[in-house]
Amino acid sequence: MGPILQVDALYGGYLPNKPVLHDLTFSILQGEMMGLIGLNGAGKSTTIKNILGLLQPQKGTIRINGLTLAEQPLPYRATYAYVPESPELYEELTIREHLELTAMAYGLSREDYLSRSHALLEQFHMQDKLNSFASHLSKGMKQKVMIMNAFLIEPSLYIIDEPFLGLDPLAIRSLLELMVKMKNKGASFLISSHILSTIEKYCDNYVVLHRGHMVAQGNLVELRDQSELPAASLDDIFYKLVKGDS
Ligand SMILES: Nc1ncnc2c1ncn2[C@@H]1O[C@H](COP(=O)(O)OP(=O)(O)OP(=O)(O)O)[C@@H](O)[C@H]1O
Repeated sequence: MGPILQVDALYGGYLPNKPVLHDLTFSILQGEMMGLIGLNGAGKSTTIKNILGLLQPQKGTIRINGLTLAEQPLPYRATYAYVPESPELYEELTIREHLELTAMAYGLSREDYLSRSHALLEQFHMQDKLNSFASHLSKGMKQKVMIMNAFLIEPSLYIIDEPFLGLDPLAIRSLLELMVKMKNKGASFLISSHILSTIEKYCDNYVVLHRGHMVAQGNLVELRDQSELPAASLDDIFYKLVKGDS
């Protein structure tokens, strides 16, 4: 089986002839969790926008299950769920309506919808908010709704931008447990995060971006080799890779 996500020689950005991303190449296999790390402005969100199809690659290709967005827009988009850094909800819809809308859009059976949404609401301690409007929720609760919507459809690929931001410690734990559960069932993850001590415990591989360039990639052992820091933590490796040049 080929990679679920393949990024090849990607150049991308916001202005023609002024790429923010320079020659990114990496792939994510089935059941793999990839950490995308870099300083503010390194290009993590721009990479994600290219993968989602919100930005067009200026050069290079992005394939999900071997297909580009232009070749097969529907299967391409149906493969992933995306959780943005800041929650984006319909203010005038309730949590229940958000979940039902997602279930309908992705063709979930009523049975799957009911059992999965019940489990998710319990996991994130949101049962008593089911009929609350999004506009009446706290920021962390809104983030939980985004997360529940993503996990409801059980996609093959989860793309999560700063997953831990704004969540309370219980919710962070629930999210991590859920990620591990889905990974064990074969799902893949692309996680962009600054919380290196947490992602070090969960990710299999990393892409380190610096000023739009990939300065290292691989698992922790390979990153230790590449940075010549045997036994170092991800935090120490990262610091060495980007220090003095930020
Ligand atoms: N909408 C935009 N228009 C023009 N330039 C942008 C836009 N968004 C981001 N950039 C630029 O692209 C570069 C990469 O930004 P990006 O948002 O991808 O960084 P990031 O790694 O996600 O950072 P952070 O950790 O702060 O979220 C930065 O130089 C930024 O100024």
